[in-house]
Amino acid sequence: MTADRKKQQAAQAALAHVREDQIIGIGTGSTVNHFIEALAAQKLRIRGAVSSSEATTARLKTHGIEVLDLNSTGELDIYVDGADESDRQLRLIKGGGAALTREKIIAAASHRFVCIVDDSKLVEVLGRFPLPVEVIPMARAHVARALRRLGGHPVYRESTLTDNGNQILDVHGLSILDPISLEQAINQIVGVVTVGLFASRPADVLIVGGETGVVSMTA
Ligand SMILES: O=C(CO)[C@H](O)[C@H](O)COP(=O)(O)O
Repeated sequence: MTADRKKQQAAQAALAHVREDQIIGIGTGSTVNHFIEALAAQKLRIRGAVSSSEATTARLKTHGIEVLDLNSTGELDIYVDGADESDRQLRLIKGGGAALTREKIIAAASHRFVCIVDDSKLVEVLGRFPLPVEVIPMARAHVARALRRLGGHPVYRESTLTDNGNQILDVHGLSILDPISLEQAINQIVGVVTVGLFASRPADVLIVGGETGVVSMTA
């Protein structure tokens, strides 16, 4: 079975967590795109969606799903998003699609975070996937030096500008044994906008698409 088919199965299973009349936070990426297709096909009468990126906003609008401003919705019932890696405590690396800042904001503002992945994303220790860090452009070299002192090898993701007008450093070579401490340490570096470690706010449910169907995990 292809990874894309596994993502599609996980996305379809996430629909079981959605109720009519909810406002749904929606992430970014190929797995979430399957979720948007499934949501539109189901014709559930949701109250609208809060989007984590311009790409997701465009896709939601093509399906006639109303996109709402997080400043006017209050806390969200549910946030559905993919991830680049998850460990078994549902701590995540996100930001492969450069949408990590808005994704982290929506996750923080949501009661329940349902994460949808294919089985290649499940790891014992986070860090095989290079950790994305969104930075203010003028601080990029300063932040890179600080990340090297933390033991990583930051690589500038050239030709990528985030929806917020910032740049991304992808930090290679980390074996993240204490994700909460590393998240806090990177948050302390001046010039960092967001680190793509979701450890202090992990997912609540992880739906993993695999060869034999989907498995749901909770922390
Ligand atoms: O964090 C993300 C975007 O910033 C995505 O959730 C992550 O990159 C997974 O993408 P995909 O569903 O395409 O595998």
